[in-house]
Amino acid sequence: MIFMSVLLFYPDDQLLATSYSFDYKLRLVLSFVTTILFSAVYEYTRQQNFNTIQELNQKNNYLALHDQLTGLPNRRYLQNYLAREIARAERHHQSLAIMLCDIDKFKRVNDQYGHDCGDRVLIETAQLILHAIRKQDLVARWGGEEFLFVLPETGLAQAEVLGNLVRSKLSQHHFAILPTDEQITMSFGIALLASETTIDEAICQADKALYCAKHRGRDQVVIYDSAMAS
Ligand SMILES: Nc1nc2c(ncn2[C@@H]2O[C@H](COP(=O)(O)OP(=O)(O)OP(=O)(O)O)[C@@H](O)[C@H]2O)c(=O)[nH]1
Repeated sequence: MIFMSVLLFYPDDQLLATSYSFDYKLRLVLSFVTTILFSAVYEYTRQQNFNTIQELNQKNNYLALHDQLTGLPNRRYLQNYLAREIARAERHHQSLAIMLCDIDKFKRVNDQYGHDCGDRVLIETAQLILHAIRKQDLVARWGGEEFLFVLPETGLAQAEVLGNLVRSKLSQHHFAILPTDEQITMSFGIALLASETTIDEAICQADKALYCAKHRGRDQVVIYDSAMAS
């Protein structure tokens, strides 16, 4: 642009054989400047829109894969994650434990203190669990007051230790929104994803172990046993 202007306004006959008036050349340069300015503004707003669309896409993807209340991954997220983790565990011949846990008598919390209070308990419980697990572990909100742990490179005994750790942390935790004497507990069911077991079967086994933990009086960790199959 600067080069063009110099060319146009350089004394006539020295560089170009121009015979245009000064006014004409000025208007020409101004129209160039306007075109460039409009192009810059257009390009800037186009880039801004593109960035906004990308941000919205990321937000949408996040919302589709995470639970809105607790911020934990949801079932849909788990499907992709599990497929990857199972393939990795098989490749490296490593064990993968599945742990399902459920807040005990949660309906009573809702009924006695209200749904908002129940929500707060769910959020704090999710945070407490997140602080207890390792970086490579994943915990997802599986249902209402149910959480599912995926524990790579973990055997049954190690998963049981983690279950008991979360269990004791929760039973010692004071929820600010609840009266001081109110104690929240959880029950846990664990199963191992063996080579002959599908992921659905392993989750079903963990669910049976969880059911057994509830049946045995709650606030405990139970490992799946083939006797629970029927
Ligand atoms: N506040 C709140 N409550 C929820 C949410 N999702 C599920 N619930 C409640 O969780 C309660 C689960 O109750 P139940 O399935 O009877 O189980 P429970 O009372 O925990 O009893 P056990 O599991 O047998 O120990 C129900 O009252 C649901 O309404 C949620 O997002 N927020």
